[in-house]
Amino acid sequence: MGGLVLHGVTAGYRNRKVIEGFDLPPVPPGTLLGLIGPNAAGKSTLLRAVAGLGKIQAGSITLDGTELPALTPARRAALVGYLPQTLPTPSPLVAYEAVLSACRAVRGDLSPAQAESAIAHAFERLGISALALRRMSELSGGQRQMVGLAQVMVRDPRLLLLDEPTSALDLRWQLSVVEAVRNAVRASGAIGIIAIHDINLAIRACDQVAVLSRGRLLAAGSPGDVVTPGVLAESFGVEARVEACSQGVPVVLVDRALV
Ligand SMILES: Nc1ncnc2c1ncn2[C@@H]1O[C@H](COP(=O)(O)OP(=O)(O)OP(=O)(O)O)[C@@H](O)[C@H]1O
Repeated sequence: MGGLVLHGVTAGYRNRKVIEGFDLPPVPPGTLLGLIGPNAAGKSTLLRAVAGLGKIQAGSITLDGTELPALTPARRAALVGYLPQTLPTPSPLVAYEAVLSACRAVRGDLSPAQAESAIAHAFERLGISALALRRMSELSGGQRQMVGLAQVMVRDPRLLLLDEPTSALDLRWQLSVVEAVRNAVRASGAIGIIAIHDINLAIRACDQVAVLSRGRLLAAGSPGDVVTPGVLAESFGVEARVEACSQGVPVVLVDRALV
């Protein structure tokens, strides 16, 4: 079957199960999926499990019919790009070199000219070409976060797993970065999953949304269908309304925390 399918996935740490029997309806190629849910729901644990960081305890994860956990680390790294929650280190490398080394690690097949063009494309796509020759140690946290994303995108993976890729970004960059990822997955037929706390950004930029609560899938589907007052109350414990902005896009307004 094409796309990404998770069936009965159980994952966690040592003897602790965080995600249990997790099923995700098939995510088709070209889709950006927003993974939302409260703190400690298991979003990072799920992304790490799909990325192959730590063994899954049960279940299957297939990408275009290929069982991801069965792949060698090298093959998986070629297919799957993972951006952790932590920002890239403020090393003395310039941003271009940092992205080049990420590209070389996985795309050894590229000629120097092809690698150069892939790197330029990643910087342009994210709108950060002006950072290319700046040292990582001299960039702001948000700028480093964008370079980290360029390190994943330059690899052109079939599956991008991005753990809160906008946590250090201001309003404008949050939107432009998520839209850049969405445009990239649409153009290439890849699949993107972003764990994200900003529900309104997820509604606006993602094709699908999955709500994780206590390690289980509460709802999944189009943002308009999934993000409802009932789901927000059950997952986040808030009383919230879903209204429309001037552009007709649904917007969540939180009235109060439920006790
Ligand atoms: N290395 C670890 N060892 C043991 N337990 C962990 C580890 N990392 C996370 N956990 C636990 O797993 C559960 C899920 O954490 P996870 O980081 O996946 O949640 P999350 O949904 O990404 O949360 P947040 O929105 O706060 O980033 C939490 O109860 C957390 O304490």
